[in-house]
Amino acid sequence: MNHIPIVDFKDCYDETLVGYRSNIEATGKLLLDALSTVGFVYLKNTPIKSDEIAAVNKVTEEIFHASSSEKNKFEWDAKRNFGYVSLTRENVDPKKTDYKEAFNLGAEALDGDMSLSWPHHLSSDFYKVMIDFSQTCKQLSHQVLRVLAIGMGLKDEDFFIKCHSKMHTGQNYTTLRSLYYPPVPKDLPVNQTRLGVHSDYGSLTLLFQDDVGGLQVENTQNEFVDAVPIEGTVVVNIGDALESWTLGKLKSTKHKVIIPDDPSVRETVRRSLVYFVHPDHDTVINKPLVYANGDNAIEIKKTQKPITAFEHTRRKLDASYTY
Ligand SMILES: O=C(O)CCC(=O)C(=O)O
Ligand SMILES: [Fe+2]
Repeated sequence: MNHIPIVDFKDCYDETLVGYRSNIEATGKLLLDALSTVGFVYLKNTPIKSDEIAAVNKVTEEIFHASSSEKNKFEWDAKRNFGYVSLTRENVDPKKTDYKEAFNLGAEALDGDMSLSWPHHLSSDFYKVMIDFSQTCKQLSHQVLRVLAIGMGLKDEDFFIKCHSKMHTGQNYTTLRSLYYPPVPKDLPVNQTRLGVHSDYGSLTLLFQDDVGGLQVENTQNEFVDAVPIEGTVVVNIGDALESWTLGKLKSTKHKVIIPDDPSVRETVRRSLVYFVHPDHDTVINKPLVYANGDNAIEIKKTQKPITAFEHTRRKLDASYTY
């Protein structure tokens, strides 16, 4: 049985609905239950439509299907976190090499910066489709953060949203990335995998996987269990920043994408889309949160150096890319 709960997000948007308040309180508790145990949840009935995801997959496919020399003209720029990440360039687990390609859109790209080198001639709709989709993801992530804050009983229900108010600007690391896992060659070296074991770095992640499978999530017995694709759902998981911020109450769970044994699946391309939500750069993420019931309202210890979201993520990114 799948150990990742499914939570229904319907009626979590329209404040004029009868019962809206009690509904988001109940949904918040379910989210908290899932994210403080498994660290992952499937959200169903979100406003994200399958045709939006199909549109993103189409424009990104136009890029991934281009020749290597064309793609490398848009080679990933570390400073801007923008561009094409070639096979094995980024390795999230230092013991393994990731057999995947990606296209990252960091802050400046999500801010619509036209001066970046956009691959217009490979995909004329890429710019618009990606930016529109990131806006949809931003809205969903804000609503998840709000409902979660309500479930957690934070004194200020909008606290998380306030700490994510600079998404898609240079003051925040939020990133949209499209992943392309090519067919796996028969002679792939054993130290290569689709995506190595890792936890995400930010506050939370929205993940849209296709129906190929391969994502595995660690359970409480330290076993990796399939997170099977469920049509129409968005996978949401907690990242390291939010785990640290909540003093470990929310779990940043390890996960990976395996290379399947089944030869027909190995020959199939796997696609996923990942929206990594990060707190604003200046957010101190080792400072306890303030709860409505007064729990945990202790100040950061005088000896403990405040860590900002910026410092935390910079360290993680520096460790995972070959510059
Ligand atoms: O491709 C996937 O399903 C997982 C992607 C992921 O975990 C990541 O990019 O951090
Ligand atoms: Fe991840």
